Amino acid sequence: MFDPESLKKLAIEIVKKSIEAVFPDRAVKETLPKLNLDRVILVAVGKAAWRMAKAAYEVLGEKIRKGVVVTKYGHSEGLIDDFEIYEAGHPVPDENTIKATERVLELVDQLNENDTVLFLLSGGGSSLFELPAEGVSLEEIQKLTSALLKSGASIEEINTVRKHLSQVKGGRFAERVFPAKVVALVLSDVLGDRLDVIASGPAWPDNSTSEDALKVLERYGIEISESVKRAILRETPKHLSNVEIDLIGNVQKVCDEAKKLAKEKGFNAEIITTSLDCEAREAGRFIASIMKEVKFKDRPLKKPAALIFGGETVVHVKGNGIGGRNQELALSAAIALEGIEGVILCSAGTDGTDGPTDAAGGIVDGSTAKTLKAMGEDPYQYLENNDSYNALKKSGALLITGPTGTNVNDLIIGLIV
Ligand SMILES: Nc1ncnc2c1ncn2[C@@H]1O[C@H](COP(=O)(O)OP(=O)(O)O)[C@@H](O)[C@H]1O
Ligand SMILES: O=C(O)[C@@H](CO)OP(=O)(O)O
Ligand SMILES: [Mg+2]
Repeated sequence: MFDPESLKKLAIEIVKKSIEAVFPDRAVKETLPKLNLDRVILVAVGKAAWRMAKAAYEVLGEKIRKGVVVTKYGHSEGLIDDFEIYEAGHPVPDENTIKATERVLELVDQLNENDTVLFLLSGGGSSLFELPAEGVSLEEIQKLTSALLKSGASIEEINTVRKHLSQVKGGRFAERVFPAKVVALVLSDVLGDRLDVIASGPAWPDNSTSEDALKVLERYGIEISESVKRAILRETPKHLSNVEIDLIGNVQKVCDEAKKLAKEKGFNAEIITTSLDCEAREAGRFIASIMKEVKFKDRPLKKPAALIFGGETVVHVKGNGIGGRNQELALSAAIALEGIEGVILCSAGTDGTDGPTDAAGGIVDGSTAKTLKAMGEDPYQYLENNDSYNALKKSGALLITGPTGTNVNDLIIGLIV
């Protein structure tokens, strides 16, 4: 019923449509009218900031006194009224991060108890919204962030450190806004939707401590200077009285949509997990093993079947190749699925960019590893060198969408016919 090309097309269609279903526009437009807002200062931060701000403008119009948007390079789509729009570095902050954050702080410093900041927050915010703690330089933050990102530490662990080195993370932004109020809409790209972890929780009391942050650094063998240590020892706020938060989207929603779409196409579909969080290559191998069980034993689902996974894997980057966690997962699955017909696996970052590459992820089948081998290339070597981007590029298995304007973690779909 499905030739490899049409199966591939279908997988891509399900992934793209599921991502569209978690564009933040709809949720922002549904939620805002219930909040009775008047005369707000809008601050939008994160990879989905532009879309969230645009939707808020369409609902609130002149009720927004001033708007500032801070997003990743290439993630804004034009002017919104007279809003100030900044693009900055991600996943490592840069000078523009600081410039934009200083501008936001300058605005909120003028507010009083009658004012409200409408804070539209999405993942990516940790890198886009930052003013280093006293005694810490941007360079030190950059070095530490790069080391943590390659260490295999989880986002919770990484942000535990970031929160203790910042004037805006870990609830310190809300503290700075006080006595004005913060009304926040949050799009989650963190497993478990932890409000103190998403974008390092600028407007949520911090659940982590200075000691936790030091332990993370020790666990991953990352050395710090005396001034960084002094900053970490200054504790983040544990209580905030001026914040109201609504969660407007998460990985669960994108998985639900994928399941619905797969069922509509006649597949037996099941969400296996929405909290996949192990090493990417292990996840790829394990998912491939379940796909083989379906293929050859018709369990836990009968063919045609769609297995859906949501989450955020980690990568210990040891090689000097380029790639991302979705591409690495896909390459690892491709090796395990070699030669099998009627299977396809697509792994995608819902934000449209996976690691420091222009791909959203990978889409692989039984022919991917074979194609590489026929070219005289060894897929294992690419995996070993964390060079999934080049392996998938050579075998025509990259998924390219461009920035999507949303960000709810990673979606993985396996189709078996
Ligand atoms: N060569 C590589 N292969 C696989 N993963 C990589 C590579 N280089 C960086 N990464 C991973 O990419 C992550 C950042 O990817 P990104 O897609 O920007 O994350 P997020 O979508 O969560 O912001 C880093 O945490 C790092 O683990
Ligand atoms: O900003 C952050 O801290 C994380 C999690 O929210 O997002 P991203 O992984 O996209 O950088
Ligand atoms: Mg992330």
